[in-house]
Amino acid sequence: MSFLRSLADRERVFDFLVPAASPVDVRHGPILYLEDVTVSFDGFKAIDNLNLTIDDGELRCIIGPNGAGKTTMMDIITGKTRPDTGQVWFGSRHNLLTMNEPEIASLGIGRKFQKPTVFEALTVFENLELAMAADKRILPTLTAGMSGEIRDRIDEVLLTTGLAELSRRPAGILSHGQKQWLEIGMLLMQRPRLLLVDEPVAGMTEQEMERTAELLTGLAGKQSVVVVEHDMGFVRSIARQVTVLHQGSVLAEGNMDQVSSDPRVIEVYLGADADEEVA
Ligand SMILES: Nc1ncnc2c1ncn2[C@@H]1O[C@H](COP(=O)(O)OP(=O)(O)OP(=O)(O)O)[C@@H](O)[C@H]1O
Repeated sequence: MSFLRSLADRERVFDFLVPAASPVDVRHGPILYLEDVTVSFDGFKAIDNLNLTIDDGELRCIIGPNGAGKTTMMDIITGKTRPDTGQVWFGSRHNLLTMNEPEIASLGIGRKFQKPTVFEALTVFENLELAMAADKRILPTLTAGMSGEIRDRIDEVLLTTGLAELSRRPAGILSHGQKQWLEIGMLLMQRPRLLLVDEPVAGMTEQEMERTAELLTGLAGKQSVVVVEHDMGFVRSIARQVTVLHQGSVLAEGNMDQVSSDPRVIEVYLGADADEEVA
């Protein structure tokens, strides 16, 4: 597959031609606000009166059984799916329901899909450089030659993701976990305000999971991070606040101890082996 073709086939939205957005205003409340959001597919309510708020800098884990609506919720936030009713705001200034996918991405909402989609033939460094090129604010600088500022940014992200020693190696030789970190790094190049991360540790070794936990908890505070994950051990290791989705709405919310001891959560999600899974 040609390089350009692989670019076009990627799920990520690049924001080459989107005008610069005004900054996100979180002075009056959360960074992300969903109110009474409903979306139906052929009469089936995949999201049903969903209410959710994410604070600026928060790390939130979203859990729930298969079909609970987690992916659909992410699709709504990123503009991929339009809800039938409800409100979705990014800060108090940006009504996401009036914006398309590239516009939403350009506001600083980055999405990491479950499967890593790095450019295997390019080096780790080049992947990060390319991710930076998606930022129209620095595109002219890039084409004119790499500035010290961009180099510094790449170095910073290499350190954050633990990939500095691999920066000149092709991404194709990375382990599954390293590819996931590189892709998170590619999102970080654009300094997102909110990162949506779908099942980051699926297929990872224990060691990679620990490193991923450090990476995501380290990102919180600097940006808001929403993680959808099924691995309860991992969720317990990173979560401050957990939201349990069920049948398209919030079933329970609280810290891990609160939600994992909630009888409704045990019934619909954690099941009979809850003690084993969440201990
Ligand atoms: N485009 C679509 N057309 C029809 N039904 C859909 C569509 N997208 C999602 N659904 C349905 O909506 C419900 C919610 O799906 P969703 O993928 O959001 O759940 P999920 O919580 O992400 O599940 P999983 O943990 O398995 O990924 C499911 O019943 C699914 O079959």
